[in-house]
Amino acid sequence: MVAALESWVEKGRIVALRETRKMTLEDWGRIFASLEPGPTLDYMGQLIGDVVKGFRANPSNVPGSACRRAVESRKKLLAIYRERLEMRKKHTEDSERTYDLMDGLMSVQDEEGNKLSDEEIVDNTSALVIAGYESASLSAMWVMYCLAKAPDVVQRLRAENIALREKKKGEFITSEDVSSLKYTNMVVEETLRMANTSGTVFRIATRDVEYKGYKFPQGWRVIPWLRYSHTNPEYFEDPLRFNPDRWNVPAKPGTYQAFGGGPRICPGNMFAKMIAAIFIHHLTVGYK
Ligand code: HEM
Repeated sequence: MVAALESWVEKGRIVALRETRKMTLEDWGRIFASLEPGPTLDYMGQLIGDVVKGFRANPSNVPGSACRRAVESRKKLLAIYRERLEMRKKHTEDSERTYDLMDGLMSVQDEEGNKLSDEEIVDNTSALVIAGYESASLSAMWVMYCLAKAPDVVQRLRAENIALREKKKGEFITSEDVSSLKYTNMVVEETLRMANTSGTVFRIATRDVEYKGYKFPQGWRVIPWLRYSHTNPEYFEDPLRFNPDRWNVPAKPGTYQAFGGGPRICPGNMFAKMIAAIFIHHLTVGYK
């Protein structure tokens, strides 16, 4: 992240989403599978892009269609992860361990000592990278967009984050430090509310439901439109205004669903918010 920010200064002018995607891919490649920047990771970035485009495509198997390309690209991604898993299995010494997500999935076991199968390890590593990569890249881009338009917010962020940096006297910041950044975390929530990186979630009506005079029979597929809730003046005063201070009071229950809700709520939500806060930290400490 820090190296990415430095490289942006050297470039002088950047296309923000292109750069935040590159930054996220490089950080996540390391955290999830100890993949270093280079041609393999770049290729994986292209494959992940294809898979993401397939999420909401028509379920068509016609050659050239987004859905078919997504399925093919996912197979290629899994093959790369499988190859890396095989390499790891040969490295059994502790000194050769990498302590990333894949390593964690290889070690995890239930009460009876059952471990995950190779397919489960590969599938989970791939699924988590795909699920988080695009949304985290978009969030970082929206942070830059919102802050570029709100110099007063940047000033307050700088004050909070520079104070933390001075307190740390050159040490790394910890997850507790990130939680202590009250205003920074409010900026994260406000950015996610306005950005709506995931505009919808997918549900099935488990019973007949009536809403505002419309009937949804049991079994119907329903797409709640999260963006509607996030920009509804009944729930958020002056909703199109970027106003981190609104988070001094928590949102009304059920109105803020950037990460979905219920049992299928995004399992990466804490991680995603922490990454966004760390990004804001480095951005505002180092740059005006
Ligand atoms: C700002 C970043 C992110 C946003 C806005 C976001 C948003 C969402 C949303 C709206 C859902 C659907 C939840 C539902 O149906 O109720 C979801 C699901 C999911 N997300 Fe995220 N997400 C983000 C980051 C991440 C990260 C970093 C990871 C993993 C490291 C991740 C992993 C997942 C997974 C695995 C699911 C599927 C959960 C399930 O179906 O049970 N997400 N996310």
